[in-house]
Amino acid sequence: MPSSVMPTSSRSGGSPSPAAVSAVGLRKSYGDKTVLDGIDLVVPAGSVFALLGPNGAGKTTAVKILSTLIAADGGQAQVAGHDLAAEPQAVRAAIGVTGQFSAVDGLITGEENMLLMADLHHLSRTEGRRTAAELLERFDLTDAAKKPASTYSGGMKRRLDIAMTLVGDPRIIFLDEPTTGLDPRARHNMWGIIRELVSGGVTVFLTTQYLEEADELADRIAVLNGGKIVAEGSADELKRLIPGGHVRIRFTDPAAYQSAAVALREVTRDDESLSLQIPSDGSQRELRSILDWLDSAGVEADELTVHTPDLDDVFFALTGPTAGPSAGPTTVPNQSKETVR
Ligand SMILES: Nc1ncnc2c1ncn2[C@@H]1O[C@H](COP(=O)(O)OP(=O)(O)OP(=O)(O)O)[C@@H](O)[C@H]1O
Repeated sequence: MPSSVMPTSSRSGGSPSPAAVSAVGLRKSYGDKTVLDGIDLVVPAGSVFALLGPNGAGKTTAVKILSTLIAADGGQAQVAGHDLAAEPQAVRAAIGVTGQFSAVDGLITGEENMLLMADLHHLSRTEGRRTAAELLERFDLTDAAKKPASTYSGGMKRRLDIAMTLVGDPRIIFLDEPTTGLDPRARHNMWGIIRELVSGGVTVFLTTQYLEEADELADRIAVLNGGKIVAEGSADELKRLIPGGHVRIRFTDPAAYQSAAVALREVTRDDESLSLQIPSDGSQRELRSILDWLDSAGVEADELTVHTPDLDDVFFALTGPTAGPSAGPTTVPNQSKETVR
């Protein structure tokens, strides 16, 4: 069984939003190679959904199916309330897709690329010029607008690509690996752009190999491996699926350390650093009970550190060579982040 966590409401809060994308049992094979082996997805409107997986996991295939570029062999999906198979035109009208391979034509200028898109969307000449100018401004490309796109940096090309996708004012955007190949600054810029899109009400379905990116942006993350969704949830929920979380309590007073070591159960002692380690999922309930124990023993700690596995741990555990739905998280590397509270 895949590890899964029940959906919670999207970042915008409030009651659960209607699904922008929902899929049940999507299947796709190339020859005898099964790429998608029956995947289910639900993406609430106005949220960011990340499909995370190693190279060749089938992320692009899923995006291509959901954006009507290729047909699934089986299963059903609805995008923007329209059935993928029955109303592909209506789906296309509601979505924008920025693929791994840029739609930007390097031989013409950024502005000409935008105007070409406006033509494709049948905007009038005036409307096309207005939209192009607005989007070029929004994506910080006004100064470069009259230069051939081949002279743009990777980050500028990617911004132009997304600006072109927005010409049709899509409510749902598919971004296939939006920051692959970008330097850290351009990547952070792109994250800012994605957040802005979402705050404007757009639903973002992105694929990524970067755990940090999924952690930064996504309300919900699905991990794709071996043709199946092997885990799904928020970044925090996924991290809790992996064992290894603990709370570390450090003391400077040896007497307080001794009292706490006696008062608390299941502790691992480190006499040298005067710290105690207690297995914990880092939840508020567990932290409170640890603090209550310390209080009732009348000892005060100097530092409390919550150690939760990071998404790297989740990724390795779920997508490693020995991983899989049945392998369980036994191969978790011990390289997690710590949060001092
Ligand atoms: N048209 C095709 N014909 C045959 N095999 C294909 C075709 N398209 C994709 N595949 C195979 O399907 C598998 C999944 O490919 P896909 O591009 O969806 O993966 P991905 O998760 O997006 O990978 P990456 O992160 O490398 O882009 C790969 O093994 C790929 O070789």
